[in-house]
Amino acid sequence: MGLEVCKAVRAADDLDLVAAIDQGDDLEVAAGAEVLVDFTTPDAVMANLRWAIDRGVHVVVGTSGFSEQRLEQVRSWLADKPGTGVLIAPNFGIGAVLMMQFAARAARYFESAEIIEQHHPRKLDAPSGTATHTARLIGAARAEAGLAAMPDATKEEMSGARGTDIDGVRVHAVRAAGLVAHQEVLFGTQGETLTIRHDSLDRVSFMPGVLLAVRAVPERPGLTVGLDPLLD
Ligand SMILES: NC(=O)C1=CN([C@@H]2O[C@H](COP(=O)(O)OP(=O)(O)OC[C@H]3O[C@@H](n4cnc5c(N)ncnc54)[C@H](OP(=O)(O)O)[C@@H]3O)[C@@H](O)[C@H]2O)C=CC1
Ligand SMILES: O=C(O)C1=N[C@H](C(=O)O)C[C@H](O)C1
Repeated sequence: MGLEVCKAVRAADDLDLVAAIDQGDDLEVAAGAEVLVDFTTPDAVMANLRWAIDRGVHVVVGTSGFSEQRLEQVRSWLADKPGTGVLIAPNFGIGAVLMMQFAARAARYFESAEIIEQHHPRKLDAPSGTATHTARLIGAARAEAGLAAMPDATKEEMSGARGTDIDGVRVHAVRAAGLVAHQEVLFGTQGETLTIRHDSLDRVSFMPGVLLAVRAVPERPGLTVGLDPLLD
């Protein structure tokens, strides 16, 4: 993703690439930058955010693994830097953002909802940040609508067979060579199902969203979660 972002920034007439930083490089080479883009690992991202916020450098983050606790930590760092903006998005694909919005909208009308995410086998985390975020959106919409727990008579299961439970929604993670990033949200109720599917077939799919965020973040002090407010 880092290489793809560098390519996209170089190709944009209104943006300059100040530095490309790999593991072990000194972050100070980015000190003159207006915006830092982080696609690293859940272990590395918080230190990078701290470094940038301390210097008033705006940040766009695609790295996955953001719990509510981590978001709160970022908010507290930003409280001391009121002019600085951070945008963290579980997925920069415009189609993926719409898939999550459509899933959140559909959730209240169906008894059952399950998520199947599919990714390339080099991915370090499971389930994906996108699937986790989608499950939380569906869980919140179901709670707001007062829906009961989903029907499921399973009594005996082999470990992992029913995926993992995130806010009451089962999430299944597939890893296979040839895949890029894909997700299906399967809804079911009496006599009908609805499947909402998104496919990133190439990593260029994330670049319009990343560039949109890079251009917008200096004008958005504080923490923005997700690309949604930039698409309204
Ligand atoms: N929000 C979105 O739309 C998307 C999010 N992602 C997420 O982005 C992250 C990166 O994905 P991807 O590019 O596929 O992963 P990769 O493993 O291919 O790349 C991560 C890179 O970060 C480097 N790195 C690790 N620690 C640091 C550090 N402290 N400073 C600088 N660089 C560091 C790694 O170096 P080394 O190889 O030496 O370990 C590696 O080159 C993942 O969390 C993924 O889930 C991915 C795609 C889209
Ligand atoms: O690692 C990836 O590839 C991706 N990671 C993000 C996630 O965890 O949701 C976004 C997209 O699915 C690609």
